[in-house]
Amino acid sequence: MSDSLVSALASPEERDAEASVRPKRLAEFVAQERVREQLEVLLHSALKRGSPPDHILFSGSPGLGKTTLAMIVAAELGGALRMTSGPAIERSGDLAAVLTSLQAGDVLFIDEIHRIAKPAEELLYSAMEDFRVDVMVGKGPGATAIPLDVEPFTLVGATTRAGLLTGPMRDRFGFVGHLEFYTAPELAALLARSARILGVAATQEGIAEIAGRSRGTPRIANRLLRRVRDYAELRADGVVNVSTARAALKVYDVDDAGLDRLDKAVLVSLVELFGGGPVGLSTLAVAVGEQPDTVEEVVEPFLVRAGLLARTPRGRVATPAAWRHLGKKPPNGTFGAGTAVVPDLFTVDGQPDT
Ligand SMILES: Nc1ncnc2c1ncn2[C@@H]1O[C@H](COP(=O)(O)OP(=O)(O)OP(=O)(O)O)[C@@H](O)[C@H]1O
Ligand SMILES: [Mg+2]
Repeated sequence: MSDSLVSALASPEERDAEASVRPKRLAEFVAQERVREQLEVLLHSALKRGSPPDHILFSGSPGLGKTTLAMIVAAELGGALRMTSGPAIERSGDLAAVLTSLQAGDVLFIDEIHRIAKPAEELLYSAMEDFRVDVMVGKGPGATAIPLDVEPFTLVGATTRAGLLTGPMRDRFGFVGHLEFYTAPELAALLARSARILGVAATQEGIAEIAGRSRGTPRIANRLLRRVRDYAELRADGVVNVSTARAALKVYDVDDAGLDRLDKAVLVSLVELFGGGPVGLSTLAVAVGEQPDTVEEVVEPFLVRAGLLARTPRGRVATPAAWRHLGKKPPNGTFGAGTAVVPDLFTVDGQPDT
């Protein structure tokens, strides 16, 4: 599912490649001015006071820089970084062990913090608020709680689903940084930096070509840069320019709006088979030979964000921009008001869907 070249998720093999271009300090972190400025004040005032800053939460879609910022927080504070993730903390005892082993000024990074188990979450509350945890010793009626001190530390949490965080959890973060998708010029600046670090010769136009197809996401931009570099090295003189970028991305099936083969298939079905919709999700999924979940969770979010597809109560609808993207003239009349050419009579689960 995440093997697409324009997936926002990182593949395991990608970790090393990402590490080499990851900014280490706040000043190197591209764009996100507001979050960067706020963080700068938060971290540097804490440094000046000589006490740890408030706990920090980063939220935003995959690949926008949450892990990068967590590492930057530790680097700016000069503290050691301990990394774990919500799903990795199965028992509260595991978390107690981590918390009580922290040294003053350490930064504890919990990725996917919305997936932390309930008992561990409650333990985390007291650690965050009072720098204290109650560790249970023994079982049954004889069990006793032993309070243990936790050194002053800073928790950095990251989540792609801020809405799934419990209220008490969210309230314990003194700073919440929400990362937005990047504009094409911002991605171009980011790519110019990556190219410099990777020692890749690139023209401004070549970089802009890649930036425009990267779906507002640094991870995708860096990945496309690596693929264009490969192509340029093998088939041309190694320079990333407009022609190598276009040729490479054609080979990799990434179109000029950053759509891959499946994204494109969904739009083409919607427009050519169903007259632009509205059509139900399951019907659309059958038409492209995919699971409805994949279409809904992997394909549609970007199409919706790009203004190419709308989800209406009566089904999926191609926007006028989608017609134009496919080189077709949008039909007259208000979009979404038409009747589906194929009504939602056949659905995967036999249920009419929306
Ligand atoms: N503002 C930025 N400037 C430069 N590079 C960036 C920036 N944001 C992200 N990157 C690069 O993009 C890649 C992905 O970033 P990162 O791993 O921090 O994303 P993430 O938000 O943690 O994603 P996930 O939700 O999948 O964990 C990294 O290689 C990082 O170097
Ligand atoms: Mg991450």
